[in-house]
Amino acid sequence: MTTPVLELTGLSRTHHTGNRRRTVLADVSYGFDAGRMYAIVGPSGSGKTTLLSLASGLDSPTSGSVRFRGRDIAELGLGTYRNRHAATVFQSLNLLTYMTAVQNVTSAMEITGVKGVPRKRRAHELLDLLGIEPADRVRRTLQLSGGQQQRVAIARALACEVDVLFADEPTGSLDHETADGIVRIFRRLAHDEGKCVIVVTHSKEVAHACDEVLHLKRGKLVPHG
Ligand SMILES: Nc1ncnc2c1ncn2[C@@H]1O[C@H](COP(=O)(O)OP(=O)(O)OP(=O)(O)O)[C@@H](O)[C@H]1O
Repeated sequence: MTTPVLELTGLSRTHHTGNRRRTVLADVSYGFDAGRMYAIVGPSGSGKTTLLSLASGLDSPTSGSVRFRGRDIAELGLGTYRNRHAATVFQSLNLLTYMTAVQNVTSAMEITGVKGVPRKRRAHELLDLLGIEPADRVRRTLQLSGGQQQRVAIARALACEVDVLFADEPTGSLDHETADGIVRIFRRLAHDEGKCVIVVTHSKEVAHACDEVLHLKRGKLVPHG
């Protein structure tokens, strides 16, 4: 049996607002493998983004742990985990729109301290992998379409040679065909490049394309179907 690349162990998260407490996740345990694509589904407010924030090292659990290759990410350092091992494609993309696609990718590599690879060449390789034409790679991302921007955001997330890729509603604002293209890219990253891809989605089509669908319901993560 292989060790999961990412493991949630007894993960709980209680949010406090004033004197109100709300337990969003209650004792969630699950192992995610490399080379597979997962969907996390569930009704609005069920805690999908909370789970993604914990698993991607943006937030800390009330109890329990997130383990990357067997090591607690709190011990590894959340910054190190986020810079070297896990990346998130946010719904709002957060691209630097005054920079070109190539510059968005190389600046992420600079910030996270990726060494030993010529940054520009790596940026072109990744943008090529994601189907961004050479001419579009050197245009400011503000001038690119929504689907192209989404793909640049994925390239940027991959630039740091992460093992785990998270995406929050990656197809939310895209037309059917573009969304389909993004899903194919995620599948290829999981199946051909050995990444663990975890997608939070409301889309039945996206969930259907995943290897495993996990339902978040009443604070628990349950395999679906
Ligand atoms: N920082 C916070 N402080 C207090 N409550 C929070 C915080 N973040 C989320 N919540 C609450 O936790 C619950 C789960 O929120 P979360 O955003 O994780 O749900 P979701 O499943 O991603 O929802 P959606 O599908 O609408 O994006 C909600 O009731 C929300 O109001």
